[in-house]
Amino acid sequence: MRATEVFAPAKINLALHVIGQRADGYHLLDSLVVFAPVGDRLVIAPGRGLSLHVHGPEAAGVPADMGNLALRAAALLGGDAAVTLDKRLPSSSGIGGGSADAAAALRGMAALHGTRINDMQALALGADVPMCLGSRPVRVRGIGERLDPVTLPPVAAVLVNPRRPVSTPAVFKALQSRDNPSMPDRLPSLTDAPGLIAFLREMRNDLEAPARQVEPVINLVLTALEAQRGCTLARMSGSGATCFGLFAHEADAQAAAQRIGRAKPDWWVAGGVLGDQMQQAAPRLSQGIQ
Ligand SMILES: C[C@@](CO)(OP(=O)(O)O)[C@H](O)COP(=O)(O)OP(=O)(O)OC[C@H]1O[C@@H](n2ccc(N)nc2=O)[C@H](O)[C@@H]1O
Ligand SMILES: Nc1ncnc2c1ncn2[C@@H]1O[C@H](COP(=O)(O)OP(=O)(O)O)[C@@H](O)[C@H]1O
Repeated sequence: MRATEVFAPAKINLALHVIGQRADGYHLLDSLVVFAPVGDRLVIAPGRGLSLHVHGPEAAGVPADMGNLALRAAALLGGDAAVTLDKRLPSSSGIGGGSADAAAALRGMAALHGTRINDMQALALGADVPMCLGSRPVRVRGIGERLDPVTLPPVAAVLVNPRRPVSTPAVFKALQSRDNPSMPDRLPSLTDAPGLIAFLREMRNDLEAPARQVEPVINLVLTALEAQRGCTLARMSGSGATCFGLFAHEADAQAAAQRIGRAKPDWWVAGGVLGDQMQQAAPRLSQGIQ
């Protein structure tokens, strides 16, 4: 058996409407989700027992024990494996790094041992894990279990995180209203980036206001993105603090990422085209390495 490398792309909530709350406290969501070309990388190799090694630029503070979602995911599918996680996404940042790692570990373990992934197993690891399993544009409802694939045009973006972790439960707790309007039942046909951006302008992230209260530096991040030439929409992803700016032209997005990176060397900044990351991830799944 050979090792498998799996890409764990960042999840971006282009819109995130909180439309209700279940009796167990979990919130009902209506969210439009895409994936970014930046992410963590896992190598799943045959091994004795189950082990995890975490390294990379964002590894500090990330648990390397059963607190790590990648290891929990691998354990859930059973079988031995040596998992190596190259951590590139900042933690607790609203782009689902831990969930993406869990989904990637499930895919890698399935490839290594020929096991099948069960959707309920994915959901048990976290509300974001089922959507990360596909890593394709999707409308997400329920608490994260109802997934409807959508066709969206690729759109250039800059992602900015101020390197302040934000607690998802703290942001949900600070939410003022839990019964906000959903997105339209039928999404319009969105065929180009300007059309997608115009539609998103009418949508919301209902967690943005409470997150700005919990972590006011998010205001600075949004202001920095809005000031960039060609940025037509700036919004927060998930429960924050990562925000994204959308651009009609990729060159403007690249220039903006460089400018913000120079002005704020302590912030995490990434640029790229949002959309379907499975096309890039799929070849890696079948590509055995050393
Ligand atoms: C808000 C979102 C939007 O995509 O993203 P992130 O900010 O985490 O990236 C997700 O719903 C987060 O999913 P995930 O981070 O997997 O959440 P979980 O581990 O299942 O739950 C963490 C905590 O968030 C709250 N929670 C989460 C999901 C949900 N639909 N309702 C909630 O109230 C609960 O307090 C829960 O205890
Ligand atoms: N593989 C992982 N990468 C990052 N954080 C992880 C991982 N596994 C578990 N965690 C824990 O999960 C929590 C949320 O992290 P993360 O998934 O990055 O948040 P978010 O979904 O807001 O981006 C953190 O407290 C972190 O310690």
